[in-house]
Amino acid sequence: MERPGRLLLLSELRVRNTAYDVSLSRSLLTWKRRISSPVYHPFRPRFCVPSFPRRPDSGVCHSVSVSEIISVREEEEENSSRQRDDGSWKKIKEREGKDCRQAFTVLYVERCRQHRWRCAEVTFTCPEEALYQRWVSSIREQLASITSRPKHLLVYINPYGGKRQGKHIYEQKVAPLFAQAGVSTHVIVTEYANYARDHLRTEAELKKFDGVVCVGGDGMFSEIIHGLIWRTQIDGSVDPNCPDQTLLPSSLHIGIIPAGSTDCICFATVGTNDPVTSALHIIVGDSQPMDVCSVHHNNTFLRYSVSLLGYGFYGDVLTDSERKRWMGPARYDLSGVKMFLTHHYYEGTVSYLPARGIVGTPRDAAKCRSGCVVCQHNGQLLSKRAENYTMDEDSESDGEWRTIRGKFLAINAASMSCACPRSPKGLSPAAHLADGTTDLILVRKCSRFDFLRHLLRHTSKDDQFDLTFVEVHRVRRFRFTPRYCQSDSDLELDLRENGKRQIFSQICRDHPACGCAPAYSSWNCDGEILTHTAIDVRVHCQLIKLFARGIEEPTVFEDLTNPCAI
Ligand SMILES: Nc1ncnc2c1ncn2[C@@H]1O[C@H](COP(=O)(O)OP(=O)(O)OP(=O)(O)O)[C@@H](O)[C@H]1O
Ligand SMILES: CCCCCCCCCCCCC/C=C/[C@@H](O)[C@H](CO)NC(C)=O
Ligand SMILES: [Ca+2]
Repeated sequence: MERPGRLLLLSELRVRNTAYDVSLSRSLLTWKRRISSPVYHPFRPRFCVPSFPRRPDSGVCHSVSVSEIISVREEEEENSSRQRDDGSWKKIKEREGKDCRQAFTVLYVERCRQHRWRCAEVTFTCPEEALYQRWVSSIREQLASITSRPKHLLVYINPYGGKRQGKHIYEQKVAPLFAQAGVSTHVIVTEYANYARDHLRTEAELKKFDGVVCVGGDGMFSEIIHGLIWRTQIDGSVDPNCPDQTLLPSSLHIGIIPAGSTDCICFATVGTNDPVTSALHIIVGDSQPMDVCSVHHNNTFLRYSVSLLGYGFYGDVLTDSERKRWMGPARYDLSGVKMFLTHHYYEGTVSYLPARGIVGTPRDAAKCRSGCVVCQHNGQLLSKRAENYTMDEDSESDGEWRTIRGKFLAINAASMSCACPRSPKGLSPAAHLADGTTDLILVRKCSRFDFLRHLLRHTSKDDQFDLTFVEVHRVRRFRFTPRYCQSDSDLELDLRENGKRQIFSQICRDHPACGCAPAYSSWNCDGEILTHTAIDVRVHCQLIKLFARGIEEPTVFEDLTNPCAI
């Protein structure tokens, strides 16, 4: 809990007819129930007392960080209105032609179970109007001084994501909160896939907005980052097709209102998939930087990825599930079981550039949490390296590239934990949101039983990497070439290493009807299927910023004082 600093106001106000000592500093609003004193002066105002408030040793004490106040609402005095003939209400309690109001309501963030936030409110009644005016304007002044809060937002709604509830969720749960917080919005309901991406690329008047909000799932978020990142590069004369180019970060923050099937980006950055919680993070102007991977094929840009790039199992699950989109989120479960039973493996070569000099490993017990020091440290390190950059340090000549050839059930690159309700710890539990690396997970050919053990460990406390057929590397860049695309020299190498050249998988690629295992899978890139299998992936550290703060560790203080959290 923050120390309050110098008090701006300290008064005796009433909350539900009980006297409270209420104080406001630049950082905290505090209200503490008064304990009965020998001489009681109701509503005695005191101003600017330069002291730290007494410890909450007796009476109930509530504190709210000013940064988590949503707004202040002026209340009408009870019985102060009378109905006009036309049915509308007119205030009758007037003093010298001015409205006489004495109660105001503060709307603020309250933490509930499992990282959920709610908009709570408390109404204070003042003994006199001058004091009321002073309180309302002081709180508003403090809120106005927070420059990180968005005032104008561009909102895209996918009406067909998840359970097709995007529009309803936005109208019922989010729009009223934005209105209460005084955030203006320009809302666009998308008409077809890639509508939002293309609008952002070419048409949107981005200068008018402080941020972009997407209402939908991971696929919709992907559209938004594609539009924004592309637009930023074109405006800044950076060629997005060149994999070695350092990309320019967008100045706009992105907010996610979860209304999709997996919503793993929202879950991994907020800790829950709850539209109200996300709306509140947007309103208070939270900021969470995030890494973005660029995916290229032969020096041609394919896509960006922020969560999972998965070849083999997750690529096949996605390909199969796209045919079952009508089933909604359940399609992933059905395709997951089907692809598990199919048990296809794929041959190819993975080369990667290990992340060196950075803090953290994929097997760490510590997780990426709000204010993560690993992300801060590595972010600073990588930006310093970028400043001193004279040649392409990620290039082949670096000599640090490592190569692995083999048969894989899955090749996954997790740039963040990829936690979601299906797997609350995620594909790579210790991966970081903004450390400039991705965790490359290689699951080699093994028995169905062993693969099931690996998969089930995504849902339990056991370590999914602690298996002989699984390896994980924290990398800055990697490449994959499926076996059928390998050059003659690579195939020669395979022949020498394996003794016998197996060409059947190559043949079966051209004869899918033969019933043999297919030679190649597809890449699942944040829920979209890539058109190429041979790819070159590079992590761009902290390229985008979200209206989020990472998953918060629950504090003992919150658990004890917040009745909603117990
Ligand atoms: N108006 C639209 N009509 C059809 N498709 C759309 C429309 N707007 C967006 N899309 C596309 O719908 C796809 C799925 O959207 P979204 O990510 O919101 O939901 P989801 O796939 O159910 O959830 P998740 O990605 O979290 O699994 C995206 O690829 C997006 O490009
Ligand atoms: C046979 C039992 C299987 C249990 C396995 C549980 C493992 C679940 C792990 C889910 C990870 C999801 C990672 C998220 C990827 C998203 O980018 C993408 C788009 O929303 N979602 C999917 C499902 O591809
Ligand atoms: Ca990362």
